[in-house]
Formats: sequence, C-alpha cells, structure tokens
Amino acid sequence: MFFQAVTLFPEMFAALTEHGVSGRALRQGLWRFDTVNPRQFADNRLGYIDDRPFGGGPGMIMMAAPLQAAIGFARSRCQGDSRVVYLSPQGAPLTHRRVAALAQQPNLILLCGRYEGVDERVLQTHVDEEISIGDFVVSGGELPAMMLMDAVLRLLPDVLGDSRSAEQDSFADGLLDCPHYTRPAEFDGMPVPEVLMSGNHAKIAEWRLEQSLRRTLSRRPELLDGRMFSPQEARLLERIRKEQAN
Ligand SMILES: NC(=O)c1ccc(NCc2ccccc2)nc1
Repeated sequence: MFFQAVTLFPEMFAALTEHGVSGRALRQGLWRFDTVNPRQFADNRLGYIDDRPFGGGPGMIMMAAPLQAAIGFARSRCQGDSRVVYLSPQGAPLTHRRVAALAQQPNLILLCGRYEGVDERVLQTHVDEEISIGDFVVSGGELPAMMLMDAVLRLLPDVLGDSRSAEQDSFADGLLDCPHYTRPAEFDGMPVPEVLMSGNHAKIAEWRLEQSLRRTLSRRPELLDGRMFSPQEARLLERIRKEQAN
C-alpha cells in the first residue's frame, strides 16, 4: 500500500509514520508514505494556494490549479491504479466495509482540504471519492486522513502481527466489542466476571459474543438492521430480548 497525502502540513503525518503500530509497519516496509505540498505548485512567487470565494462569504477556498498539479504529481509516482480520496464533511460516511475496500487498493492519494474547502472543479475532475469520518468539522483534512490511514493499515496483512488480529476489532463482525479485563483479578472491590477465569474457551467465546450483542442492541441497535445472524447469535439474541421484555 502506497499512501500519499496532498497537504499543506506534511509534518502532521509524523503522528502515524513515527509512532505505534503504523510507524513500525512503515519501517518494516509493509507500507509506503509520501506527501505532496500544493504550495510547491503555486504558479506565483508568493505561493498563493487559496483565494476568496466567488459569491462572497467567510474564509478562503483552496484554488484548483495547485491542487490539480499536486494530484497529478502524486498519481505520476504510483505504479498501477491510484484512487484519490477527498476527506470532507460532505463525504460518504466511512464504515468498516469501506475501510476494507480501500485496503485492497495499491495506491491511495488523500486530498486534505484546509480553510473552507476546495474549488469544486477539482472534486469533479480529479477526486474519485469523497469520504467523511463523522458529522463534524475539524480545521483540516489531515486528522481525518490519518484516521482513515490507520484504519486501513490495521487491516493489511502482518501490520498488527499475530498478537492482535483485525477481525477481532469492533465492527469487523458488525458488532460492538465486548468488555475487556486484565490484572488484578479484583480492582477497587470489583471482580472480573467468573467465566473469564474459567479457562473454558467455548464458554468464554460465548460470553464475549453475548456481551457484544447486548452492547450493540443497547447502544447501536441500527447496526443489527439487515445483519445476518449465526444460529448461536440468534439464540443469544433471543435470550437477551426475552430478558429485556420481562
Ligand atoms: N468529517 C470529516 O471527515 C472532515 C473532513 C475534513 C474536515 N476539515 C477540512 C475541510 C473542511 C471543510 C470542507 C472540506 C474540508 N473536517 C471534517
């Protein structure tokens, strides 16, 4: 996976490239990263890359020409297909399913907007898809881009190592994650659920699945809409619903 970020703040990406699982995977060569700064493509000495919006209104808009040139340069560095993703509050909500699809791509170019956004003509001609990480606005597309990158990298083979497989992640099975405990066995007078100390792996797996179903049903019931259930899940759901009905 070759990630490129078109960004005015390349240093921000050190958060991923120099730390944690993503940083180690980069050093191991499991993925590649580079940035392109639109300012180097500004066609004037002063490096203007933004201008006032036609029609008036607050703030500035990123100009089309420097972004078009930066995206073109990024594409020129890709072997094979490349997809340009624009992070914006107007994009399609990012889900685990979309992350898994993006993880199949060899090259992703992430366009990080600043100010009030970018000239629409860049989106129409050079952006393959627009993605939102949530219904809120932050100062730039860089943090949303890093969240997308981290979610994708976790799904790449060998990035998480065998200590943690991504399919145990929340959402990987379409459910919220179950509660987790570690030592001490009693903390502040609170014990760990007995079943987790039993060593009975079938019972532990069933308890964890039941907890995930309970949490999903109570916190995010909409995630269950349209989801197929295994016989075991259906049985557990039945038991939970009966319990809640009483
Ligand atoms: N919810 C998101 O994914 C997101 C993406 C970017 C962003 N800020 C940069 C920006 C602001 C306005 C227009 C286009 C980009 N804020 C939130």
